[in-house]
Amino acid sequence: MHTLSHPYSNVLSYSNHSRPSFYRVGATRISIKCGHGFESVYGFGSARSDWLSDCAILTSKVDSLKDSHVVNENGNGGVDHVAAVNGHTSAVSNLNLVPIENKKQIQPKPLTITDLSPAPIHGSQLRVAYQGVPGAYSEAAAGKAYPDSQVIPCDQFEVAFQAVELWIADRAVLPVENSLGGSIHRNYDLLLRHRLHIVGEVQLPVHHCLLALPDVRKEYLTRVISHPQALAQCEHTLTKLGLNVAREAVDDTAGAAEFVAANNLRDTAAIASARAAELYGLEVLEDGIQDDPNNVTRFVMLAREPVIPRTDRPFKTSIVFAHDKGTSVLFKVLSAFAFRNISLTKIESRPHRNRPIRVVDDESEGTAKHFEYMFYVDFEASMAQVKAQNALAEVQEFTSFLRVLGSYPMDMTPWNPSSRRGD
Ligand SMILES: O=C(O)C(=O)C[C@]1(C(=O)O)C=C[C@@H](O)C=C1
Repeated sequence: MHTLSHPYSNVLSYSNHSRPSFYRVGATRISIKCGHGFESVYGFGSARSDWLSDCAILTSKVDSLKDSHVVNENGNGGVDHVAAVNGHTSAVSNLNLVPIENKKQIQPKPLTITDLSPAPIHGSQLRVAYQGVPGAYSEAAAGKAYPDSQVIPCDQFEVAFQAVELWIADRAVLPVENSLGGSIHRNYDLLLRHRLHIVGEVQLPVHHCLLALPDVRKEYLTRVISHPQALAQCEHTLTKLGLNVAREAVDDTAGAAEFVAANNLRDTAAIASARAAELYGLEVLEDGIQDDPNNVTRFVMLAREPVIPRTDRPFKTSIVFAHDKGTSVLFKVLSAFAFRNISLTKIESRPHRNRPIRVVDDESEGTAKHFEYMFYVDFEASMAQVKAQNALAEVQEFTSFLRVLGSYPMDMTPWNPSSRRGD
């Protein structure tokens, strides 16, 4: 059992590392494993020195690279545009990434794992990583979260995490759950594996369209492609439209639109935003095909540093915990919140990847094999509130591992679900 005087002191005292303005790696590759495996994830179950030294490892890697290769593309140590890095030459500065009249132009390529070694070049604008290609809902969410930012498309969620860890981006905006499709499990797993902090949330109404090449009719279609979440969100509507055709999953909605256009596929439609239709020269065959008009995806904003929790506006706190006595402990943990009238807004469980099975031997009855879980809980309180601190101190009594993923302002923007987002 670890006793901390302030349940959030680990996070609040996260050091301010000197920020490298430029570094160039040349042929050197930064390992994509930054020493942040699950074992070293800090939390209430880890010593403060452990997580501080882990942070130092990441910083020293970046700093040593900076010291030995400090130069920007111009060789003058000045400020360049991040979109010029890695061959991503398009200036992607806000939601209007690519003007509509430029739809035939080549779109910026998403970052890939192998792009993560060359030099990030730091400009004055906030650089925000998202998964997908221009026209993806995640791009719209990044623009809503950080309106004047420069958005950076990444080909995988993992790459967006690493872009922030490696200072290529300042923030990542990633989906965690959808009101129809449910949780995006991959991002829950990545939140645990990486050390970024949740610094905000943004809820985006998601309005899907069925897109096809000009003059293609529904009768010609043999296939609909999209992100698995988008396919799930439109499942019943597709059936109602008589589209009992093959449904195939791809990495993101806008990528599906791009694929249809690039390959001139007249038998395939994509589910994506109206903005994706404009960007890739497709037509909207059906508008608003999500099964529920109030379809909303919740995204989290991630940063290297936490925000200081406050009490002057609504805050949410996200935690993840595990225990070694089976799921029977769960109700005790949840009662720590119930007794203090703290509302939970989300609970999710994921396999405990380090210890997935707990074997219980009973001489008379045999051997039970229980699955072990990591529990993710969001609750409506700020870590600056004593009731939240006390709740976590109590949770700590019942858990073998506890980590605060972030305490951050709730998205309180007015409810306007019918608006077309991602357009
Ligand atoms: O493919 C996209 O456009 C995304 O931004 C991804 C994503 C998701 O992962 O859930 C985001 C929002 C929508 O719910 C559908 C797909």
